[in-house]
Amino acid sequence: MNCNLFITFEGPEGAGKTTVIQKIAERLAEEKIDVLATREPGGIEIAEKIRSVILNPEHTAMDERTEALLYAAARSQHYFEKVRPALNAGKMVICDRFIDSSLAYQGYARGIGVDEVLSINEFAIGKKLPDMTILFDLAPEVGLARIHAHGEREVNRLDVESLAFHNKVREGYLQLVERYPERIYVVNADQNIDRVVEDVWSLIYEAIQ
Ligand SMILES: Nc1ncnc2c1ncn2[C@@H]1O[C@H](COP(=O)(O)OP(=O)(O)OP(=O)(O)O)[C@@H](O)[C@H]1O
Ligand SMILES: Cc1cn([C@H]2C[C@H](O)[C@@H](COP(=O)(O)O)O2)c(=O)[nH]c1=O
Repeated sequence: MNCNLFITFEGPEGAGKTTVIQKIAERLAEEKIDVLATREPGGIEIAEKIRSVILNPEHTAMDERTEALLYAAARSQHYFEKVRPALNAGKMVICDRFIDSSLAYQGYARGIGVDEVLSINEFAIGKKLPDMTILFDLAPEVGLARIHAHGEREVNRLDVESLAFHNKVREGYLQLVERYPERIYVVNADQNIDRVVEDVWSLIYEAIQ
């Protein structure tokens, strides 16, 4: 078994990543696999502070380059302080969002350019990419409706972008699947949550064999 993997979860708002990560982390622990579950932007104090600056709905004046750089700064701190030490200690790391979020949201949907955003991220974390990425694919209106219906978390500055923006994010993710077919696996997130968990578990189980 190879359990020393860095696995990231990607997708639009309300796709179910957080919910599924919790269930997968429990299942991995039952299998006696040493796992660290974390998230971006955030996961450690400095990055959580950057998160609150980026996502504050009052920060409507934030320039898109500032946004891209803040995500990259939070990623750098989180990666070197938390993710890399856990990987070096032999753990599996599962992370709610990582570099592909920046490529899809800032590179593609904001229009900065995927290669430009990739290059600032290479400065931030080097050329490290996840071993495996699971993309939760879903029409953005379905995910946004879930967030508004459940009201479990505050609506942030990115949630309130236009539907056209969120559709571009989805398009950006699907282009990344073509760019990195050996790394990114797509799961249909518009299914019953237990079905989504099973689909994700099958992918991870196969990867660790
Ligand atoms: N497959 C599903 N079917 C119905 N509701 C779901 C499903 N998956 C998640 N939900 C609900 O949708 C809401 C958002 O889920 P969750 O927080 O897991 O999504 P997320 O992808 O982490 O979102 P975000 O990236 O915006 O934080 C929650 O209320 C959750 O219970
Ligand atoms: C890492 C990262 C995130 N984003 C966006 C995606 C979401 O709209 C928010 C994070 O909120 P969540 O509840 O944790 O999903 O930030 C981004 O635009 N670029 C990134 O690199």
